[in-house]
Amino acid sequence: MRIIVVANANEGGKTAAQIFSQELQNGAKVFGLATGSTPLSTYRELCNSDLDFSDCSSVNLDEYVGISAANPESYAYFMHQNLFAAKPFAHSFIPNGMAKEIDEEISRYNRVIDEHPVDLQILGIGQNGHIGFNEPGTPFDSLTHKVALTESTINANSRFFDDIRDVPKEALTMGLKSICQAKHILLLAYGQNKADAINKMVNGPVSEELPASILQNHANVTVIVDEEAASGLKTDR
Ligand SMILES: N[C@@H]1[C@@H](O)[C@H](O)[C@@H](COP(=O)(O)O)O[C@@H]1O
Repeated sequence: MRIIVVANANEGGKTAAQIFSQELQNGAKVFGLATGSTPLSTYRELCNSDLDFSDCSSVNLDEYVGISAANPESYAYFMHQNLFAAKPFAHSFIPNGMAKEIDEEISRYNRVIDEHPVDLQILGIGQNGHIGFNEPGTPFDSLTHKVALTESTINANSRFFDDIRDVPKEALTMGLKSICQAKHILLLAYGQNKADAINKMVNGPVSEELPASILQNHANVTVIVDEEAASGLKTDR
């Protein structure tokens, strides 16, 4: 893993946007995108850049079950607000959390991923080491699936909702195997509350108990962390 330590999330966003730019220049056509607060500084940089994604596709990691794209808390809405309105892609894919036939939606999304191999995948990380919505215990060979969110993830996500009872309890997510098919993975983490997960991801055993540890087995991973998120890492710096 290539680890880049930056001063803060703004600097992280600039560094990540440079990586997007390099990948575009190298011919990348498919970008795997994530939600949460972490990628926001990156999306802001992309929106303010002259980068052009109009002949590219985007494939998002995950979506809540039971809320529509028109709901401001949906990930579809988040992506529109924070990136797509300013930087449209030729095609943008995101799981449909309102699908009546969830199994069919899962098959459809797996086909989308197969047909649009991701060149650069951006990831955040949960405090328990989850990526996408792959909670601890998710099999490393998982494809797209429906998940029951853990208590800690529901609590963490509740800050975006008026009432914790409104936080969805289920989501559709790309699996760990799907995520690792990306050619280049760019994981971002800022803040002290990510330090433990980052240390375990980098130095801990590769274990389904810490989903992000699967990235130790991937040949091309870049990690951008601020000083706080890096504070648990044992390095010679
Ligand atoms: N599904 C998302 C993840 O993709 C994200 O990485 C995580 C961390 O969110 P934040 O970046 O707000 O800390 O939250 C959610 O669980």
